[in-house]
Amino acid sequence: MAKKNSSGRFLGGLTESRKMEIIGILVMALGGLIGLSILSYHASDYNLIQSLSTDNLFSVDRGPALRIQNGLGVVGAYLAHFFVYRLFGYMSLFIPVIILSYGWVIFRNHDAGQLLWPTAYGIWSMVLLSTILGWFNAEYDWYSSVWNGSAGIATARVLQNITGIGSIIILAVLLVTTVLALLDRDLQTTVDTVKGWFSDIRASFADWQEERQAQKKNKQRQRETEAQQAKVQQQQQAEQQMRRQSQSQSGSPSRSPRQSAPSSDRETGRKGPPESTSIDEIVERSQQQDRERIRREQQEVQSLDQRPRADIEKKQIVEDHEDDVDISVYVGEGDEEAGDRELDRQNKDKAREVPRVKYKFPTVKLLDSPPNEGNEVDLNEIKENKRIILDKLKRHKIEIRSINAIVGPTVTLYELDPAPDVKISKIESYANDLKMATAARGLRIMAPIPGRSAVGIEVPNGKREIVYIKSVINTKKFVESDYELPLAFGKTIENEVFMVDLTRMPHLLIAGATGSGKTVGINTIITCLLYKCHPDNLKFVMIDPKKIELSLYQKIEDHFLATIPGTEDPIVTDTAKAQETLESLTMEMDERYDLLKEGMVRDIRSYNKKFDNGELDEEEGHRHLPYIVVLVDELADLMMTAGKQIEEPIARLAQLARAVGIHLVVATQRPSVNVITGTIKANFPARIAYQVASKVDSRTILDTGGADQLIGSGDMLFTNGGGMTRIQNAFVSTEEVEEITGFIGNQRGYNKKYELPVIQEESSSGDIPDPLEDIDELFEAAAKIIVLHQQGSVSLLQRKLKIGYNRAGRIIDQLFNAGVVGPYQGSTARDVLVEDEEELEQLLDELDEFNR
Ligand SMILES: Nc1ncnc2c1ncn2[C@@H]1O[C@H](COP(=O)(O)OP(=O)(O)OP(=O)(O)O)[C@@H](O)[C@H]1O
Repeated sequence: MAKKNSSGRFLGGLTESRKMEIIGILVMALGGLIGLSILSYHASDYNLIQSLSTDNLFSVDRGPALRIQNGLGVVGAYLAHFFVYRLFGYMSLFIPVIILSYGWVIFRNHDAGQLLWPTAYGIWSMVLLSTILGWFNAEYDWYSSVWNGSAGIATARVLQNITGIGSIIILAVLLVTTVLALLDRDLQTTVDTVKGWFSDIRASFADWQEERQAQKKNKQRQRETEAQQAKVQQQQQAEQQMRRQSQSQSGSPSRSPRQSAPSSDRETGRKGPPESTSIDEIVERSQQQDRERIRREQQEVQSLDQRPRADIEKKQIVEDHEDDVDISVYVGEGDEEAGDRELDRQNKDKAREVPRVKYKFPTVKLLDSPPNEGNEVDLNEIKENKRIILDKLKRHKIEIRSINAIVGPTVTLYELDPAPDVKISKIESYANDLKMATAARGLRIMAPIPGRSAVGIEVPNGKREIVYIKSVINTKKFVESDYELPLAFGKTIENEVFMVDLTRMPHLLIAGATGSGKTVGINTIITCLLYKCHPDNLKFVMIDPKKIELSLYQKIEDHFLATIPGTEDPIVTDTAKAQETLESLTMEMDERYDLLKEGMVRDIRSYNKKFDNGELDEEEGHRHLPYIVVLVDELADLMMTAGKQIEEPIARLAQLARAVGIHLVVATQRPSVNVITGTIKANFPARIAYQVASKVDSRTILDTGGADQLIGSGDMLFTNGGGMTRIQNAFVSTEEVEEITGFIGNQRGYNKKYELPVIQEESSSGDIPDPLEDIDELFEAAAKIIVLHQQGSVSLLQRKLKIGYNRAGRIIDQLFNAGVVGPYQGSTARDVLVEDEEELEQLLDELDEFNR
């Protein structure tokens, strides 16, 4: 009894995990031994063991047992005979492998259930392989039957009896699908992978063909240019000869450079410096142009969202006829979910199109899945609100015929259909009364709902729903959208994903009190862009005077952030640097305009298309232009310290940068008129308001009240100058942002980051050097370039002569003094006053004489 107890104690003393470790080791040992016996199988062993007697086994000198070659002796010979000869030949090795795996899983205390599929797969592969080998063995006898075993031959024969020669085709198909399933469990992905291989091959063949054609064309062009040059040379020689003759006859005097330009204009009839116009006229004309542009932009942005309210598909869940006013409750059907991993698949293809850098888009898996609760509808709450609303309106003698209640994620919209004689605008004046009665903070009244004769009252839901970013991103609408910079802010009351293209807005102004959800909103914007845009096509400039909000994005620096050269912190946090960055962006904008002009295209899309087709030469400074999204999280801090110096570049970018792919997203928690100035406001037709403190703030941002009635946590209003849409902003947690940025940041980035131009002292507006002093040694070369390209731009000289902005600016000033180019005209290049090289030669000669 005592003995039993102690042994029980011995086993009982072991912890559960130690017991599992022991069992695991035993199982692994069993697998190992079976494996060893199979591997050391010898056909002759079985005959030998049959001749062995029990005496032989127990005799000390072993005798005949010594002749057994199996590594596991007699037991091994039996096991090997069973597995190799009787069952599936060497393919039976799958069995010890499976046993070993179970042993390992038990030893590590993992869930053995996870091996269910691999076990089934292993057994299936074993049977299939031995059957295939058995088929060939039975047909051709090329190799020993130890590869397939008797069972392999038997199954192959049965299959052959049933399907004849078709059996090998069936086996081949089964083998291919089995291997594909091993490579990738998801067959769709496998198909895509195989398709990818084919399209890669096709693409490289097409590249090769294109290259050959390009080479041919180049040769042809070279021949043509040579012929052209020879012709021009001949002509020039003939003209020079004639001029020399005529000069020797007339003996004409030389002109000073300053006189030469205008006279040459007169001679040629080309456009020179602008005719003198009064300042008032110029100001009036430019204001007119501005007004026109803003009107056009507002019209375009308005067309972004023309959808009438509550007019989309929605599911009716209940109708109530309890009293004399009917109420129908609806919940928007929402957008259709995208297929499993559809976005990842698309992104994989997209990444493959840009072989310059190996990049993997963040996968949808990184985002939190919404709980499967759906949109909860509290019918009692709805009935109670209906009662209060009707009660109040009845007291003011306003009669309502019917009500539709549309339950959104944050608020429910009650659409009231008033009796024909009711003045709709009267209802708005009872807003406060209604607010008090419903005790609801975020009550908003639309009297009428734009484009309809109904009145809308939005009442916050008692229990609001969080709109997870995944439920927005993983929709067909987002996945299949072909927007360049798609922003899916969140969901509308009708549960519809609200999506716009930043390139069409083209800039976005965001305001909201502290804690209202601005930062989450900016994270939503960035997340949408990261899930749809390749780093080759998108760069961010992040300006974050609050220093913490955008710091998470430091990790994506090598892929997505654009900075001024030599900047250590890729996220701009101090005002001076912010000012420098914005100015640098305006230079980038000017440079891009020059490139577009040289490329003879109107916008970045056509430019990139032309560049990617090889129609623009890299040698001439052309490059692929990514979109640049400039994020400013807290404009107020910048405006308070730098005012005009910040406002000016922002306004300039907002006015002009759209065509060259630079878009601004500017947020502030203080929507006062000295932060959101008239100039800034005029250039940002698309605006988002989160909850603000007062009606005045709401007016500053939206030009109307409403934002003061929002209820925070991402409840927002979007306006595009026309309609206004209430949206529940999708929620992106800090953890999700960390996952995404980690995923991107852990990949190898670009060798060189995207750098914005370096700002140097603006020489054009400062002292203009005297042409007689310090003429730059590149002056002549620069003049030739300017005349050849007929474009008086600093950046052209920078690129062609590989010099800094400072020097190029100085040379341009000297060229102005010499009469080669016209005066400074802001963002557009200076006019070139000299038509061709010949005229330039003459002018330079005169300048030489003058200097002597
Ligand atoms: N879309 C949303 N869905 C659910 N909760 C949200 C959402 N947006 C914000 N919140 C909640 O509100 C809190 C404050 O949001 P957020 O930090 O974005 O505000 P903010 O306006 O940037 O504030 P501040 O100006 O002080 O930085 C978040 O921590 C979160 O709990």
